[in-house]
Amino acid sequence: MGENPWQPLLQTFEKLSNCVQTHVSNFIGIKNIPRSSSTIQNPIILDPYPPIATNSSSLQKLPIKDKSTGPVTKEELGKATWTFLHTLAAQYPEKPTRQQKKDVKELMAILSRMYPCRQCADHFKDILRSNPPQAGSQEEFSQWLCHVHNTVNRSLGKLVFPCERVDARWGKLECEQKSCDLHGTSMDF
Ligand SMILES: Cc1cc2nc3c(=O)[nH]c(=O)nc-3n(C[C@H](O)[C@H](O)[C@H](O)COP(=O)(O)OP(=O)(O)OC[C@H]3O[C@@H](n4cnc5c(N)ncnc54)[C@H](O)[C@@H]3O)c2cc1C
Repeated sequence: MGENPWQPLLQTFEKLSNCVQTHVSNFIGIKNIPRSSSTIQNPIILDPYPPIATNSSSLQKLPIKDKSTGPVTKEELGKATWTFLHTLAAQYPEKPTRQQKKDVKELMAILSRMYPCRQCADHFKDILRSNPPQAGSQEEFSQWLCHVHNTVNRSLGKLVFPCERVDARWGKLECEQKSCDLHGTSMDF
């Protein structure tokens, strides 16, 4: 019988897959992955999760939890939320629509009810009562936000931020061709 016409193609494919395996195993630090001469064995399964412990002794052997995963602290949550809010304010339109102004007020009201730190949410509700959201323009909203953030800062004994520097601190997102900008309108509908 003649030679299998697919043989050269299969050999090329095997060489290619061996090459990929070598590079991947070097990359993730696994050495000497066994290979077969004719078939691919031991496919690499990347499992980022450690096995679940089934008894107390194996629990003790679990690696120390990576701080970048798992529940966040009140401070981390606060920082992330302020980052979101100040970035939103920096991108807020110069001439927001009526809907956008309404959305800002609703967002703040929802934060004061649903912010996942009860004490902070209640505190923020009090702050909003004496400082209703001002969102008639980009500058008005970012200055108002800076002011309420400073109110929280003061109550926590933190330094007050100079609000004339809020644009320099936060600014707009770096997106090509203004593709991240929120669009307002010159008409107030
Ligand atoms: C709505 C809300 C209510 C909160 N209430 C409470 C509370 O009652 N009790 C509590 O313990 N924590 C509260 N927090 C969390 C708290 O405000 C801080 O986020 C947290 O303590 C971490 O502080 P930080 O020093 O890392 O900086 P953050 O206050 O988180 O600020 C982050 C960064 O923003 C910049 N910044 C600071 N002030 C201003 C400002 N006025 N304007 C613009 N930029 C500024 C600074 O560069 C700073 O590094 C609240 C957070 C939010 C979002």
